[in-house]
Amino acid sequence: MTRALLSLGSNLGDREQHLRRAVSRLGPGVVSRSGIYETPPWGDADQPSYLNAVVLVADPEAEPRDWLERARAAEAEAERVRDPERRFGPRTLDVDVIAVWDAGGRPVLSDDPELTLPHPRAHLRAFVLRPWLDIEPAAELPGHGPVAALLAAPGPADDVAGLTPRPDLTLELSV
Ligand SMILES: Nc1ncnc2c1ncn2[C@@H]1O[C@H](COP(=O)(O)OP(=O)(O)OP(=O)(O)O)[C@@H](O)[C@H]1O
Ligand SMILES: Nc1nc2c(c(=O)[nH]1)N=C(CO)CN2
Repeated sequence: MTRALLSLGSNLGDREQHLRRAVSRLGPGVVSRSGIYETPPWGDADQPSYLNAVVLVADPEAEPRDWLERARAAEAEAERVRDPERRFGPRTLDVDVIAVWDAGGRPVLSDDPELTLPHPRAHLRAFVLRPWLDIEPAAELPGHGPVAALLAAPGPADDVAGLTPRPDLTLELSV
């Protein structure tokens, strides 16, 4: 049994549809979904703005590695193309595993480059932390403390004002 927080991002094609299809693909394991935000590109400014959201997922059968495989499968379905020249470049769909907890609610920690937990850049990204706070106001990012405090600290705090809620969009309906 594991629970995980996954972040979803898209800045190419029908962005809302990419996010919704990813949620649909994750299926009944999705226990909670955030609202959708329009967010300025992070890490590589020369690209369109993103839609971002997060989902909490749980599965009695899933090992931590299964969440990475499910994330990759969703990206493949969106025909994501990797550009080795642009580490943080544009994409139809990005699904990152932000954190995983075991059956006892303990965070899973990993320094494996294939699956680093928690995600090594999550604490710097308002586009992950802000939607997470929506669905879990008392959330803590393992090793970094309360998400609300992280959002108030320099780094994410510099970006959070650039996030625009998109209440006209939703992850709620599957396709
Ligand atoms: N927590 C994690 N979630 C997703 N991928 C991870 C994680 N930890 C390590 N990786 C590895 O990172 C590699 C690059 O992933 P990806 O191409 O999605 O990165 P990116 O989205 O461009 O950058 P970022 O990870 O900063 O969002 C993948 O091969 C994956 O195995
Ligand atoms: N706003 C925003 N910027 C990004 C995003 C993302 O999901 N949202 N994903 C990236 C991939 O590493 C790089 N930059």
